[in-house]
Amino acid sequence: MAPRVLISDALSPAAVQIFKDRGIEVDFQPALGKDKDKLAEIIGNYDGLAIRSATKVTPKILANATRLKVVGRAGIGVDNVDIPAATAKGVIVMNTPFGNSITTAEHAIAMMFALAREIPAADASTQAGKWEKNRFMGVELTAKTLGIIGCGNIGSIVADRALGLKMKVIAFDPFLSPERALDIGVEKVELDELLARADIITLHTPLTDKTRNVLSAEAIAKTKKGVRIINCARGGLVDEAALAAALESGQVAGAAFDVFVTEPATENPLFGHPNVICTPHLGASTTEAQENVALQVAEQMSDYLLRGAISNAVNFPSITAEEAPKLKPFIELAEKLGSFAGQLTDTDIKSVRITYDGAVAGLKIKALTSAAVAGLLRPALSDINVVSAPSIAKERGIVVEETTREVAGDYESLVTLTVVTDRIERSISGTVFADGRPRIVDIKGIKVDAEFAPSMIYVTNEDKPGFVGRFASLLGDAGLNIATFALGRDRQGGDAIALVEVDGRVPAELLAKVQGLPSVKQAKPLVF
Ligand SMILES: NC(=O)C1=CN([C@@H]2O[C@H](COP(=O)(O)OP(=O)(O)OC[C@H]3O[C@@H](n4cnc5c(N)ncnc54)[C@H](O)[C@@H]3O)[C@@H](O)[C@H]2O)C=CC1
Ligand SMILES: O=C(O)C(=O)COP(=O)(O)O
Repeated sequence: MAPRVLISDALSPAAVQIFKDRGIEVDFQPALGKDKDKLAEIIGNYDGLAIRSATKVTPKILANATRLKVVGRAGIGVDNVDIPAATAKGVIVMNTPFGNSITTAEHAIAMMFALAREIPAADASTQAGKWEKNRFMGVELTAKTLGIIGCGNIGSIVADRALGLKMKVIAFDPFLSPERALDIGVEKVELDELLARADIITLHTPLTDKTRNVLSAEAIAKTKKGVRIINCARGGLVDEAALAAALESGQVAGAAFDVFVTEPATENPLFGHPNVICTPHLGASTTEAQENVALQVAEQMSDYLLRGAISNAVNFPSITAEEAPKLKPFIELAEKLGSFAGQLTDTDIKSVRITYDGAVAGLKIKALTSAAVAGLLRPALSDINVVSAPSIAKERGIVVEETTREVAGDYESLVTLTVVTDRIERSISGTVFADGRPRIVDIKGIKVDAEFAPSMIYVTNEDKPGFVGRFASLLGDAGLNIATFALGRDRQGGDAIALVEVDGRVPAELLAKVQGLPSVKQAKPLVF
């Protein structure tokens, strides 16, 4: 069945065409994002959801999203998506981190000119027939200091344009390296210094707990008198009420805002102040940017839904379309090795170590590790999946370690999973043969060769004559057919294991009888 995608925001129709061309069914409902009840009602019918900023992907929406595999944000900010809730549900969240950055930087520069020359007010006055030539006295931007808070993709494009305008550019960004600052021609400063020196401040950070109200009343009080403030990033970075008061007092000479604490902003503390310029979240709204982000998000979502390729996901490592088919059998192997270990482990897991030997070490092992952890924890937490596994393991204090060794041993690729609890340390290894099927090749240091089957019995016993015959008779008496039988031992008369595929569920009474056989130490049913 073709995957189905819902577009619930005003994306460029270019996205619709891409989905159709790729064979994906698409519903284009550009106003739906504003109707959360309707969205909650129908989201269960879709594998993918493509959005901009109007759609809020809340836990309630996700709870109804029974088929959803991916949310694609045609744009940058994903603060309208509850990422932990999506991750817990195994929903990949991807954005288009560059498609609208030039356009948004240009909007910030446009806002800067508009503020410096009061263009909107001058326009309104002139068109009202007033010709107030003496009312509007602007400021020149050349040689002024622009303070950029958040110098990432957009911030550095703004810096580049401002340097072209012969401005001095200073930036506050804890993650901006001195080398990068030098490279883009900005002076890296601390926030207080930026506040004290900047003639114009422009914000370009995401909205996080750290950046919320980065321009608080206290910060605004530290600015140069007559500063102008531009926010084309996110509402909430500036304390709107404090800014309104500072505009009133003259501490701030003007403000240009594209984004607001509450959107759509139909009322706001900034509205109505002289030299306040507002646009309705238009930063990304150019034909070019909208085309870019729509095409990109549709391609990314299609690649994921059709080929398992992941790019620009904020909650999962990237996997290219070329890597996806190579990874697939190893994801299955890792998940099944994890599941094997998880079904044998009754006590709290302290840590899990996964070693990748040979060719597999060159693949995206992060994805494999997530799959192994998902398999391992699934017997205890049925809802866990490859996307949510790392964060769930972390929450539970399980240490996950990965080791890679590119040199191949007996197998071209070998994955070994070791689980450590208070009582035991248990390792199991597997590989993928040329037929693409995962195999178990080693359990606790004992060599075996078995495939994973829907229903299996795992037995550990002392290597003594008679076990196989007695075991087979018990199963025969119970009417349970043996499909395959794999045996292994560490040495003659030592520890032995049997991994047996059976045609049907293993009844508890039968298991108890197997457990009661002489020389049997442990018998466990396994399902894959
Ligand atoms: N108005 C609009 O329509 C648009 C708004 N945006 C918004 O612009 C913002 C920036 O986007 P990009 O430049 O692409 O993101 P980015 O991730 O490339 O850059 C963000 C920068 O902020 C810095 N940062 C993080 N925490 C900080 C802190 N506590 N203090 C100072 N700096 C901090 C990061 O180190 C990074 O360099 C985002 O919030 C995005 O949602 C993006 C596109 C359109
Ligand atoms: O890309 C972003 O972060 C934006 O804020 C753009 O928002 P929009 O897609 O125009 O609703």
